[in-house]
Amino acid sequence: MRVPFVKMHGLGNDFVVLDAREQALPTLAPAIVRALADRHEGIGCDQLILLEPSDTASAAMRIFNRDGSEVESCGNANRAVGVLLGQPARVATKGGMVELRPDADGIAVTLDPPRFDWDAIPLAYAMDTLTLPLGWEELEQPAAVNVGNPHVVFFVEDNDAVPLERLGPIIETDSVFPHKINVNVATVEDRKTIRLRVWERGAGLTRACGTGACATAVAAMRRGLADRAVTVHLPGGALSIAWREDGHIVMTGPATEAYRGSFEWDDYA
Ligand SMILES: N[C@@H](CCC[C@H](N)C(=O)O)C(=O)O
Repeated sequence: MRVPFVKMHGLGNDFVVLDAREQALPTLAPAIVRALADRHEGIGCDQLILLEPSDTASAAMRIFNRDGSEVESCGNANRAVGVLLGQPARVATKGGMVELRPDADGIAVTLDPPRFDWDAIPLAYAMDTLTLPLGWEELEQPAAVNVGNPHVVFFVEDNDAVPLERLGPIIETDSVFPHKINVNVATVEDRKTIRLRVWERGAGLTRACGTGACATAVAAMRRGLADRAVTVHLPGGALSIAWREDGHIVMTGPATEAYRGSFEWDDYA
């Protein structure tokens, strides 16, 4: 069976998007996801995105990290799907319902309110999620936020100086995070500007992480370090993040279709 795909980017965080809204696909086993995510011959990605029909939304969106794990949420892929759908839409994810709206700066994505209870992150045992009493070498006392998926956010003097490729996987897989964790290191430049690098659970260092930007902005606001609307600068570009008074987060930024292709399912099954 020949399967078409669309290659998309959200600030350099890249996706292979499969569309099963009209025609179902066989099960995406972890080994197939890993093979499709492996970068070779015009295919490969940080996350594989599967669109399916939904009774309650324009589409259901399933998200698979490049290691094969299925996860709840992906901010940059939300915007990529917004570009593909091309009109205001509601998309159902395992992390909640997201609203997508094209606007002058790309796609505006409205996410459900973030969660801060320790068992909603989830953490292995009760602690204050605004300041976890934990540390890994120079990275200490992160905030924890669930924005559909789980994040810790470390605020540091200079996030470029943090050896994230070494500490990221150690923190991601620490047993205090029973579902593993996305690891954000952020530097607050001023009340409206944050610099961010992210070690993504199941994907490693990426050029940008939309949910990481949302989690970081909300953590900075909760700590009184930032206003309710900020620009988050990632290696791949900038996102605008607003935390509305009604609790919803709005992330706005670009996404791009790179190219379309197809692959033979049996070559990966
Ligand atoms: N790149 C994403 C996040 C993808 C999922 C994440 N790695 C997880 O495991 O939760 C984004 O833009 O938010």
